[in-house]
Amino acid sequence: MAGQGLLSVRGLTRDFRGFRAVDRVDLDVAAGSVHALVGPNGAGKTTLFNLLTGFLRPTAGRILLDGRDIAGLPPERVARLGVARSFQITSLFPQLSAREHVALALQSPSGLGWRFWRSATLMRRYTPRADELLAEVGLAELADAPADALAYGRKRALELAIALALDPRVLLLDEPTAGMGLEDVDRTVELVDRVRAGRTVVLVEHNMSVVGRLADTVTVLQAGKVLVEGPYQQVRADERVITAYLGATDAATDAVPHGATDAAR
Ligand SMILES: Nc1ncnc2c1ncn2[C@@H]1O[C@H](COP(=O)(O)OP(=O)(O)OP(=O)(O)O)[C@@H](O)[C@H]1O
Repeated sequence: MAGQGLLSVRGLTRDFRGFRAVDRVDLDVAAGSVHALVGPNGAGKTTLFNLLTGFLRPTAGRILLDGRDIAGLPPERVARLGVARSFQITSLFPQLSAREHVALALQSPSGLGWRFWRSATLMRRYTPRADELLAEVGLAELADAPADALAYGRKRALELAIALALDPRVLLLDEPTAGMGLEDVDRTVELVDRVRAGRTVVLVEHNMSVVGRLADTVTVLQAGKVLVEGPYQQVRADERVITAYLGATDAATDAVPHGATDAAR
């Protein structure tokens, strides 16, 4: 049945020259939840994300945001309707300060296009909210720092503040801990845990301990299809999930759910 989640996907399919990367996916993202998409390499997670955000057009299927079909709309429209994406997509400008980045995002209707006017008026108007958002992601002290001067984890926090500037109804996080050391991973988990309050989050994440700490619901994709969906503890103990990960051709160790290797021994 359609319309069960704030974001509901029905029969979503995407072919690339005859190859089916996403295969009749159904998904319900409940309002206020953190919903993780996981799966072995090539499972279709990125393609699904690109479909949800309008970066790719579906071959078939529907994407309902609060009952309204947004499938096939361009990314700017999708963002304006309230589906915003952070990480691995935002380009930061080396010389602009953290505050200027967020102020620019606040004045941009979609958050995707940057208009290059850094007027005093613009800054005056948006600085209070920009500073609130920077404080929310732990960057209050670094508001004046140019993006270039921020360490990797801080850059990602800034990207998150930029996405939050859109006041999204659904926030999509694309591998928020990718490429991070343990300390930054911990900090990022705390950060996402903090900003999730009152928000709805869809997360693609390879690190299953991060998924376990953040997600209310986990959907496991395999070969473009939904393999299993449920709470983390249930999903990670599921035989089908363990087999899918261990059978993956590229069995990167960090892609194997915690518990899967133990259970398989
Ligand atoms: N533009 C494209 N043209 C052709 N095939 C594509 C294209 N984009 C993705 N694919 C294929 O679709 C399948 C799913 O890819 P996708 O990147 O969505 O998987 P993923 O789960 O995000 O993988 P990873 O965890 O490695 O990022 C893969 O087999 C991939 O080769």
